[in-house]
Amino acid sequence: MEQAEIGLIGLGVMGSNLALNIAEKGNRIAVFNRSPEATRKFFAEAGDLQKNIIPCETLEEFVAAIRPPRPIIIMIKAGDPVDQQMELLKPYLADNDIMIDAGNANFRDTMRRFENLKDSGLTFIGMGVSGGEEGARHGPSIMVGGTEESWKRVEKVLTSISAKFHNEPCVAWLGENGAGHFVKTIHNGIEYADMQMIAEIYGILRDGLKLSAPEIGQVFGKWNSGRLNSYLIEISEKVLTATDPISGKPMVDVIVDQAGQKGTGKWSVIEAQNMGVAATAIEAAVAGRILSSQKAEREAAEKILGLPQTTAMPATDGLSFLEDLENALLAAKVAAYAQGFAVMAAASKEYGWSLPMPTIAKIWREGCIIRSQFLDEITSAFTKDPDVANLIVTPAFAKLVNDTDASLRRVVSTAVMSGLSVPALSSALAYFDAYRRGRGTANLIQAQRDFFGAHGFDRVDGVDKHHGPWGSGLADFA
Ligand SMILES: NC(=O)C1=CN([C@@H]2O[C@H](COP(=O)(O)OP(=O)(O)OC[C@H]3O[C@@H](n4cnc5c(N)ncnc54)[C@H](OP(=O)(O)O)[C@@H]3O)[C@@H](O)[C@H]2O)C=CC1
Ligand SMILES: O=C(CO)[C@H](O)[C@H](O)COP(=O)(O)O
Repeated sequence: MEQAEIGLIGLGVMGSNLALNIAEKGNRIAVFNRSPEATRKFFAEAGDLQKNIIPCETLEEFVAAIRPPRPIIIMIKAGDPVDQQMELLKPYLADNDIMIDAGNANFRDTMRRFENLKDSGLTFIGMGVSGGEEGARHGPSIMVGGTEESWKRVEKVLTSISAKFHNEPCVAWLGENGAGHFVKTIHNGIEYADMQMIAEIYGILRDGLKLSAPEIGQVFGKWNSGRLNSYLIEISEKVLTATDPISGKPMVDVIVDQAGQKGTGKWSVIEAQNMGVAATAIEAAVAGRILSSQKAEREAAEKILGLPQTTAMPATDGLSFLEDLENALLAAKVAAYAQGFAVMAAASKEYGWSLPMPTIAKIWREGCIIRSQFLDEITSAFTKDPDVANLIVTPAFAKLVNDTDASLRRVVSTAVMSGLSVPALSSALAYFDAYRRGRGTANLIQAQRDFFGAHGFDRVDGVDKHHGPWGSGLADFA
């Protein structure tokens, strides 16, 4: 039997769809899953694509079915399972075979796996894949990390299966070792912020303006034809206009308000903080999910404290307030993306990756969960100035911020006065307000630090005196 060009382990949601995508693009693929029933079911349902698929029930059979040097995609639960699977696979592999971890790995695990395989003769690629079930099946965005040589060996097949934006493939080699998984992690951090901001706007429409779910869906549907055009707004409309077949109510109204999370948002925040980058919108989104999960505590607190004592939602001309909400969401998105890209710029220096910002924006324009028209604008901004300190000071985004931040300010203050929690929107506003102010208030913090800990400070006039006259001789002003 003709050998496969590539193998894939893990026929769950992502792996099975990725395998069908690979087979559909004319690549012969061998597949394996820990539980063989999944392999049998997958093959039985593969239809015409069966001709390009070799289903295998043992690792030995699986490896033998692939033409060396073998590229093998591992698309399974992230974390320890990947280490276990790699250990089980290794004895069957030969020099130059490539193990490609395509799950949502923590880039630190990816770096460790690279280190462990160094000098083993085997090659490793850490690859972020975004697009969910549908993207995996018809074209995901793919973020590759590893040696350039190993990328060259998988470039053709990955290009064939990736999403295309105006014929440009949404796949790229982003740098050595953990680069691909780092970029995927930040993609997800931005995804968290985007989703939290949309949910906050939904909250204002639902609890402030008292619109029904289908009415809110229509608002999002309208916005999807404007500058907010994006996959997340598109699916929000679909979700909000769906009806629960059991109760006949809007589907979203019967879903418990507790959001899950698997780690990538948290890792984004941890890495941002480790490198001293303010990623406040992403932090707010992760904290928002944590608070959402504390449902029993929130319900108990509502009984004790009651809902906030507030002024009613200010009477606004409905149309202009809706325009404010649309602009506010756009403005807040700028902060989230600016922060995400700033984290990647810092990581690029820290880990010596030379992450290509215009390319990252480019490959996020199609296929991935945060795909949007907005990312095309970000691509243009970074193409003109790839080394800019912050997206928000590029001419296009400075204009966008100046055109929309008054709306964001009105929306945040209205929400605050109405007792509606908008942590991501308000953090975005606070970020702009802090970032654009040349003289802030940290002079007082420096004075306090010097007072209690003799930590010293710099003076605005450059005079070489680094302690204050705080008295008691604790800090030396001499
Ligand atoms: N779902 C999504 O939208 C996206 C998911 N990802 C990432 O892709 C990866 C796969 O996710 P997804 O397809 O959703 O997950 P699923 O839960 O659908 O599938 C999990 C797969 O992992 C396998 N698996 C679990 N534990 C082990 C183990 N110890 N050894 C070997 N195989 C194991 C399962 O095999 P078995 O059938 O035997 O249980 C199954 O094939 C994850 O890293 C996820 O974070 C990335 C992008 C999007
Ligand atoms: O990577 C993804 C999308 O890009 C996955 O769907 C991931 O599971 C999303 O993260 P979380 O489960 O933490 O919401």
